[in-house]
Amino acid sequence: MITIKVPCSSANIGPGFDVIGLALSIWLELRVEVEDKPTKAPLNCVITYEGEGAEEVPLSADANLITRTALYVLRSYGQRAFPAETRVHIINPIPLGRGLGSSGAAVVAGVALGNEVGKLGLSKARMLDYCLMIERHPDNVAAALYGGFVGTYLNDLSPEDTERKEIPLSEVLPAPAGGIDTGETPPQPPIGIGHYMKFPWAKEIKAIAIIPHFEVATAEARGVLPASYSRQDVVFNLQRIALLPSALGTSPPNAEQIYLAMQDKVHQPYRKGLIPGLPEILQSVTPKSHPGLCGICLSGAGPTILALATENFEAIAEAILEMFKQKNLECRWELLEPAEDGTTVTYS
Ligand SMILES: Nc1ncnc2c1ncn2[C@@H]1O[C@H](COP(=O)(O)OP(=O)(O)OP(=O)(O)O)[C@@H](O)[C@H]1O
Ligand SMILES: N[C@@H](CCO)C(=O)O
Repeated sequence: MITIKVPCSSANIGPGFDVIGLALSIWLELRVEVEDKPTKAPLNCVITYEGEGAEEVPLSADANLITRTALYVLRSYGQRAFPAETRVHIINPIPLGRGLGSSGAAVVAGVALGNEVGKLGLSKARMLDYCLMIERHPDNVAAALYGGFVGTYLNDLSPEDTERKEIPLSEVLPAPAGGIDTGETPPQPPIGIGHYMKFPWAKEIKAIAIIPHFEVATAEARGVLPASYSRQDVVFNLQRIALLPSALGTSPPNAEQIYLAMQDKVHQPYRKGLIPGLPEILQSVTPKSHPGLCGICLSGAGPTILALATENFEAIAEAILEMFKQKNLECRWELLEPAEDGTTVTYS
């Protein structure tokens, strides 16, 4: 059996919109068995699923995000379907559409799945290229792949490579065709679309994730952002992001400095209409009002709130739960730690 484990992630961490990612300790797991036998399963793949999203996630190989992604990788190498017969059991504790990188984890898991069953021998750097053909911002996928606290960027590519990178998503992940192979061969990604750098993380800091019981689709949360920004707001974020990696990597942590370094004017203010209570929570939960708190932000595209803290985790979580409750929103919370290893693949 092949076991693929991919951590969830929190993107942005305040000012690092589409740049910063933090892998956290909830893991999507695939248990994969490939048995050399004839099968009637469409595209040779049988999917079973447990966990978050079990009622809504499709189980056909050309509709499920994980196996669609694996098919893209396989087809780009001329392998039209999974080896017969591939059985994929998905165990997913990452809540969908909450800002904890469920889609990033699914894409990374799919690339790793294609790499393993197709025996392609892709490096993690090459796997990142494949991920970026699907999830086109690098923060979640780089964190999920490499683990830990990362800064990410996209490279300037040649015009030909840019064109290849920007082909419509519908060519990379074609619409489900009832398990029938439509015969299209998608292009392999250009080499070196994106890159990452790992930052140190102060061991005292843990992440409290306050997870509302409603979803915000990332596409919708990106749709509310403006096309351009004032110089003042850009400089505001640049000043803070320059401090963030060193503030979160310094032990013992300086809570006031972290709180300041996690302020943002590029995405959080525009997303308040999608997340009732967001401005109040971000403004009123501070290191002074809630000892132990270091900083607070929207996790990814939301609606999860990420509070970084060194102690008093329960009291901080309960205070935020109460603020959401005043807006008639139910939530749960989890205490998470950085997942340093990123994606792992084991054979047993
Ligand atoms: N394990 C999974 N299996 C299949 N599809 C999944 C899985 N996880 C996520 N998805 C797909 O991704 C969608 C959620 O992606 P979306 O980008 O909206 O939110 P997110 O990744 O959870 O949040 P964020 O990007 O803000 O961190 C789901 O509705 C589903 O279609
Ligand atoms: N940087 C992304 C992360 C969510 O996938 C955003 O905030 O839209």
